[in-house]
Amino acid sequence: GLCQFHLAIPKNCVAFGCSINTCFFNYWTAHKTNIGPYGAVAKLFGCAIEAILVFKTLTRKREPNTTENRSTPHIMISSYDKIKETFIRDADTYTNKVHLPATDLFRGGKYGVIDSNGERWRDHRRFALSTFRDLGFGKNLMQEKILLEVEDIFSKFDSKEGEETDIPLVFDNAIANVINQLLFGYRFDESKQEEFNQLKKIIDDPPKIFGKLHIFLAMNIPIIAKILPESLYETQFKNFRDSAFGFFQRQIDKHRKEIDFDDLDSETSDYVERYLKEQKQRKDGGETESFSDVQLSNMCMDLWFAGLGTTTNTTTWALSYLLHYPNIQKKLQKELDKVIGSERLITTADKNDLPYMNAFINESQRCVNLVPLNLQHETTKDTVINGYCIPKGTGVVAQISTVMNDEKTFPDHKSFNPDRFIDENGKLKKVEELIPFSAGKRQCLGEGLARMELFLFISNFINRYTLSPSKEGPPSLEKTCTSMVEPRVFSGVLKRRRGDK
Ligand code: HEM
Repeated sequence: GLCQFHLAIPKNCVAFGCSINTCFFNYWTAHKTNIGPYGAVAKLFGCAIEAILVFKTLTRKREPNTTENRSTPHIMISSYDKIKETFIRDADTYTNKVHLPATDLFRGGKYGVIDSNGERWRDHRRFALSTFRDLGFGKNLMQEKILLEVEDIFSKFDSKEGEETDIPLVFDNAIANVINQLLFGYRFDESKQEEFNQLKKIIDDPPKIFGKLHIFLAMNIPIIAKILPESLYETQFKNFRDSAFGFFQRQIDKHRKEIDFDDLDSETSDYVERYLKEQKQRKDGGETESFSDVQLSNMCMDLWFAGLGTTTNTTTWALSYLLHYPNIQKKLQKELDKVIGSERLITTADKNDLPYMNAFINESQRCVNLVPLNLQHETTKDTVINGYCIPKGTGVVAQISTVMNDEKTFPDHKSFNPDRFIDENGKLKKVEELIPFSAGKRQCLGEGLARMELFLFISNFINRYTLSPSKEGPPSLEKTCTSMVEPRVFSGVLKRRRGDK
């Protein structure tokens, strides 16, 4: 039938016969995003378009093994078994991303890692991962950087103990510091708050741009993009690009001035430095294309945006759950008292001894359901799924949201219940179907960093404070989203649990 997106897609459904953009449209309107007074009309319109496309798709004749118009079916892969069979075991077939022409408007072409394919994607994904590794994954360096931010959070919250405090704002700043250190080698301390505020404004732009009905329609229906005046469509993307890329370019220029290019083996402290050294090495070897400046700006944008919003949203949602379920907070603190028993900083070495904390973070990630519609991939060659011939270039989505809400694996899936990840011996249960970072070759590039941040920020916070709601009560758990579930905005009251006051 017609979808109300992931909730209505049957679990075993792999061949889903309508355009993903109209599904997305319907999903989007259904979740009360900021389209204001257009809401009901837009939803009806979305249903009508969707019905026409489903009808067109079902009555269409198609030659197997041919690549056709992109607006024809996308395939939602909505069960874990099928995701394993396709995205994991036949990974190369599911690696490419669908190209949306609108992304060229702010990228300046097919650049970056999130939207690129082929050699460019492979080269830069590999390079980013190896840089992250060198900068601290697997070593303690990354942890040190995060713990520095944990201590900074403590000093900010300690000074506001007992008062109503904007909790997400403080986490936002801390998580931005982690990604900014990784990319550009510095944090937004007190002297750089103005710069952080400006950046926050830039970051908040895309949901506002994509949240406008006419822009959403233009991105998905080419004829609308053609008839809209430039100022209502293209200029909006270009303005965003100028402000975001302006910031990144300033960082790149500064690095270029400071790096000693005669000593390429000297120790590297951040991603941009390593990239510029690689660029120089390649240039010296006669290769100028793949490590270009425009690619670097796009990489900074991808890593900055993907690295900040995802982790802050998950953290602020986790704390919102804590405000709704004080008994869970008590249980977490009981475990912390038993295992840690003081205000010392919790490190990744403690992770295995805190099963309930891990279960809480797992359940938070499952319920946050950060990307209700996962990113759109397309097949790199003709293939067969469930006996259906699927031509090269067909849109495919690993619908992780449906998997993480499957009633069979997660009974009573709408309840927030960390205990579902605890086995009969009180140990953490590994549940394969928990895949918030997706699966296959495009699986989240920042997973290692995100996992470390979530554990260190959340466990240290709960060990130090008891969080209670402000006078307004706990934040709403109702979801709003454009491409990603939006963060919670709320104040809370903190009380130190032990130690000096
Ligand atoms: C709680 C935190 C996070 C969650 C839940 C998350 C989730 C995801 C998901 C679902 C995808 C799409 C995978 C697909 O195409 O199937 C993705 C891709 C990606 N993520 Fe994350 N992410 C998180 C944090 C981060 C961080 C901290 C970074 C960077 C520092 C990051 C960088 C990326 C990049 C670059 C991609 C695109 C990878 C590619 O196309 O090869 N993410 N993430």
